[in-house]
Amino acid sequence: MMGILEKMRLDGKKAFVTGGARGIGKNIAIALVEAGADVAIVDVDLDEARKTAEELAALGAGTMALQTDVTVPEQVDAMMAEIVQRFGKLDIAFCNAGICINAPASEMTYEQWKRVMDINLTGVFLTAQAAGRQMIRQGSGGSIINTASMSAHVVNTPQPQCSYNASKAGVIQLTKSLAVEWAQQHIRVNCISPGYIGTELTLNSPTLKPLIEQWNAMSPLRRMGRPEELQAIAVYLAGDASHFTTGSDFVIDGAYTCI
Ligand SMILES: NC(=O)c1ccc[n+]([C@@H]2O[C@H](COP(=O)([O-])OP(=O)(O)OC[C@H]3O[C@@H](n4cnc5c(N)ncnc54)[C@H](O)[C@@H]3O)[C@@H](O)[C@H]2O)c1
Ligand SMILES: O=C(O)C(=O)C[C@H](O)[C@H](O)CO
Repeated sequence: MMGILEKMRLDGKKAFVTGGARGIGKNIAIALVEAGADVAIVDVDLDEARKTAEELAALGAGTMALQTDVTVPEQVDAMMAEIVQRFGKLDIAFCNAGICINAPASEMTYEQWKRVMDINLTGVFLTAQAAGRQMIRQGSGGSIINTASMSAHVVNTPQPQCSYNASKAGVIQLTKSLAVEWAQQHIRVNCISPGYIGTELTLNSPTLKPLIEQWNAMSPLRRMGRPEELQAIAVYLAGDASHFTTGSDFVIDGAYTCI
């Protein structure tokens, strides 16, 4: 009988990770590879995506770097076609690319609002849709994991980010909707809601960096998370050990949203 760790292995499975060039996406791509999967790195930043793909190849994975803007349907279709041509199939989709624009609601431009919605919500829809269509064609099920945020649950302060918070709340309800629509095709759809995680998005932003001390004081663990602290949940959700898990949102925030 297979033990639990064996059941969590991803040998032979094929995956893509959007926003996979760096940060959370890169760390989850590494985890999927360590568990046995081949992983396509999908990102607008081709140079970084190539570097990450090279790191995955050094770990022994089948991989590729694809330049795709997740907001452009034609590019998402081309991405899916390239993955199927080179990997032969798709089992796991991690729809993760996202941005945050900090602007007060009263001053936010239409373009700022739309950009965040386009990448964070429409981009997740388009990439999850492409994955779901491919998994339906294959008839063998699959696992789709979307990146939401603790910002889907609470309003972060002091930085103003209404479009980000709204987009991430949308990701959770989109996830549940797809989970219900695709349940009979054995396509599981879940999302993760990380708390503050140390990546380019937070650590290298001149406006956000000065806020880190304040964020830490508001967090029971008194620190931000590290991207590798999201790896285990992603491997669990990607593989067959999580058969009965679909339509769920996993808040991984060091208890930030508990208080
Ligand atoms: N860092 C945090 O504190 C935190 C917390 C909760 C949720 N998140 C979410 O996690 C995800 C990853 O965040 P991160 O911290 O790793 O950010 P990051 O900025 O380090 O990485 C994001 C990646 O997405 C890519 N990207 C941006 N726009 C894209 C587009 N249109 N098409 C394809 N790729 C695109 C970027 O090039 C980059 O490689 C985002 O959805 C973010 O909202 C982050
Ligand atoms: O909570 C999130 O989802 C984050 O990404 C944290 C953001 O970086 C932060 O709130 C941006 O202002």
